[in-house]
Amino acid sequence: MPNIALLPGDGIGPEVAASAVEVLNAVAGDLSFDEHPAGGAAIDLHGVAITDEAMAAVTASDAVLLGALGGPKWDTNEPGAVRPEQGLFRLRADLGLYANLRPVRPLRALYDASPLKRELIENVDMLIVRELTGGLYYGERGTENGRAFDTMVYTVEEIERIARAAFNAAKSRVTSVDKANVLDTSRLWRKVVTRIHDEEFPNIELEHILVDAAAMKLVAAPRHFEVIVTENMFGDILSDEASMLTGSLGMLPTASLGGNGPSLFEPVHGSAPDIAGQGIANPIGMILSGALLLRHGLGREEQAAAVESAVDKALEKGIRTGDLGGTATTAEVTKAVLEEL
Ligand SMILES: NC(=O)C1=CN([C@@H]2O[C@H](COP(=O)(O)OP(=O)(O)OC[C@H]3O[C@@H](n4cnc5c(N)ncnc54)[C@H](O)[C@@H]3O)[C@@H](O)[C@H]2O)C=CC1
Ligand SMILES: CC(C)CC(=O)C(=O)O
Ligand SMILES: [Mg+2]
Repeated sequence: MPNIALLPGDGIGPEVAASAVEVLNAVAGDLSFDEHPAGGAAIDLHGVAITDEAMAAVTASDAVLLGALGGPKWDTNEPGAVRPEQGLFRLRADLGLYANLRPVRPLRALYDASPLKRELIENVDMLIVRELTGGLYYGERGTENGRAFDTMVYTVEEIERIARAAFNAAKSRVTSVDKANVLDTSRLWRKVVTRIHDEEFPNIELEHILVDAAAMKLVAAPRHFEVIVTENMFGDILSDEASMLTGSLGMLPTASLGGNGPSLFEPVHGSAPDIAGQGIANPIGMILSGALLLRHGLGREEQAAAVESAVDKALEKGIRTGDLGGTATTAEVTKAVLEEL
């Protein structure tokens, strides 16, 4: 019986995590869930964003399902303070999850829910491969004498492995996004990605694009992109932007892979404090993260496809939460998905 470490987290995290668990139980039937506080919930209980005990349990699990961490209660601008997001950074780093896959596939039923024109988003099928354990979010930082700094560091090895992950995921084209006209890390990135391409994946087309132009092209010509590979912060920002091709940030799932132990599955969105506690969050990004857990975490392609197809069918029948222009609750959307399984 596969054991899933469940970290519901904060805000809408527990609301959407409950939906995903219901759907996973319905489609799989043989999973056990072992729940741990993380983020603000763990700070309230234990004073840290994730405890060593929870980390040990997570490490021993078969896969990790996470809702979202953070919220205004724990927000502070004091340098060095305990913050919920530290839980995420520890999970990703300690589990060695350097490859974050963020598929962006607008569903036909939601073409008109996107603020972009239908003709732009039809048949978009994009994968953002975000480097997840290096770069600006993991570099040395500090505040001293009226100045603050963050540093972006990448090693050749870190770039090689994320480049391989992207080329392996591509059928015909990889777009590498950087800021090589300014940053040394980006110039190294471009050099290493090009070498890995030339030596190991010459049959895949490789293009390089600067991150500011990439942000523009994502909304001007999204069908251009197949696989995008980029560093941690650029991928974080571009994927929230890309989510609007699907109608809402609440739609996108992710898989964080690359470690020797369990992989981690979570939606792209955060804890959405503005709508938390009202039962109106869109659970689909979280439910689809459950599908990715079945596929990449447990090797259960059939069950993963069944969840994805149930989501499609439920949306085809017209159910929508508020972020997609509807009035359905989280529970109603979950029920609609369960009915299609
Ligand atoms: N992986 C994680 O745990 C992440 C945590 N965060 C944390 O979440 C907190 C809130 O951050 P924000 O910048 O507000 O980003 P957010 O992603 O939580 O919300 C941005 C906007 O999208 C909406 N939204 C997000 N998910 C939704 C869903 N499933 N259904 C309907 N609407 C949804 C929210 O209502 C809000 O208007 C912060 O503490 C931040 O650090 C942010 C991003 C990722
Ligand atoms: C704490 C943040 C880096 C979380 C986030 O926005 C993300 O991983 O997408
Ligand atoms: Mg983000």
